[in-house]
Amino acid sequence: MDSVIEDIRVRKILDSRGNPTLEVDVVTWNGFGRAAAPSGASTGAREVVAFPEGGVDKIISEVEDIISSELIGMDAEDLNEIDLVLKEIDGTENLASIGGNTTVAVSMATAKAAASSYNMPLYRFLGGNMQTEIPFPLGNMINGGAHAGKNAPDIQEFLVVPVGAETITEAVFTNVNVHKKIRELIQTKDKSFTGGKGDEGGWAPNLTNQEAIEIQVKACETVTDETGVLVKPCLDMAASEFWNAETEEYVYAKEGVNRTTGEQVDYVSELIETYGYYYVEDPIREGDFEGFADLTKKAGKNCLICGDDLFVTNAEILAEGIEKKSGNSIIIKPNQIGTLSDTYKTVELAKNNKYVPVVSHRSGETTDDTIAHLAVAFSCPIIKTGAVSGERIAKLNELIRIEEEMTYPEMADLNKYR
Ligand SMILES: O=C(O)[C@@H](CO)OP(=O)(O)O
Ligand SMILES: [Mg+2]
Repeated sequence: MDSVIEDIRVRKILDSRGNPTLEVDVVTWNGFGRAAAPSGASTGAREVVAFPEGGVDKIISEVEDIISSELIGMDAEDLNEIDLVLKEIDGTENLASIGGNTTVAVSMATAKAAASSYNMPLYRFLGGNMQTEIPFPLGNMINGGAHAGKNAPDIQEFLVVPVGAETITEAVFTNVNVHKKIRELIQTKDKSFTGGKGDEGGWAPNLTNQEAIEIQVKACETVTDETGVLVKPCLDMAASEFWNAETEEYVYAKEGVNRTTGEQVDYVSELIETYGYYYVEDPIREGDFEGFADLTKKAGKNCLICGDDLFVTNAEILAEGIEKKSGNSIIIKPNQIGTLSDTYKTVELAKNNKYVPVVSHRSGETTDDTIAHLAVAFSCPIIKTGAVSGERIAKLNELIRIEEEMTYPEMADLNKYR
């Protein structure tokens, strides 16, 4: 009885880019859950459709009634069933009719309402009482590509992960130390730098890719020396964004260099070897499972080669990657697949095949903190959710609270997948 759904409310709210998105409230007999959907700028072609044509405004007037009429009276605890009903309501393969962002917000809000009905935090409701592992924060330091202005680097994200941190508090503060150090280094290099930032709170400088890499690596080394916490550099290349399908080359406009797929594999392998990159996401365009497999074979022993646009949190597509040995890590974004239960399926498949699951924000975010709970509940060892900015720290600060709540918290075991 406690978790029977009594009411559902849907509203249009702002996201961090100032675009409209959708927030959902689910009210049960004894609880309440609220969740909002994020949105991407560099989306994978095989993601579910975020909203039907016309965006949030197209559906906002009718979606509340449509969903309420089916879900009111159901038990919020029956998460799999709720998700099936949502998919039935939509009726399309890619959730194009009510939108994957609608289904994901309802799915997450329902899970939160179920947890709240039993006075439990979401991470414990989904993950159980024995969960003790806190994920390492993968924080964004420099923004380029689709997340920054046109003079920024082609590579979308220069990130860091504080692998030596012993608590989440130490981890998030180590990341902001690097963020501050990088600002200093950019300013030394470019006296006219205004301190401008990109969509995810990383600096958006007028630097070449190579200059940004050198600054990123230097900042990691300096902060490691100063704090004693080992920090490693990471990248999200979002390579589909600068792949030219006609010439079949990766176009690095900032440097005026083009690379074939073979050259791209060699280039990324060299970066990993030279600079000790811990993690490289989407180094190869989506759809190129072979290119991913070549790079994984060459450089995957000491580096996580992660598929985001490649896998789009889809278990079927991940299965193809597993078979072809493409990558050894996967980005997990619930709104790429549209429901919590499908997100869970993909995480399980990844873990069973030693692909490191990295729970992730989107570039357009709200202050919703659900992904912090999901990373803990699903024991994902890494969470990618920026380093600064309100919509990013909403997740990081929630992890600090979760850690405080646990009796014996420990940072995740990053070697478990090796
Ligand atoms: O490419 C990515 O990994 C994400 C988040 O960093 O960006 P977007 O949400 O724009 O897809
Ligand atoms: Mg990505």
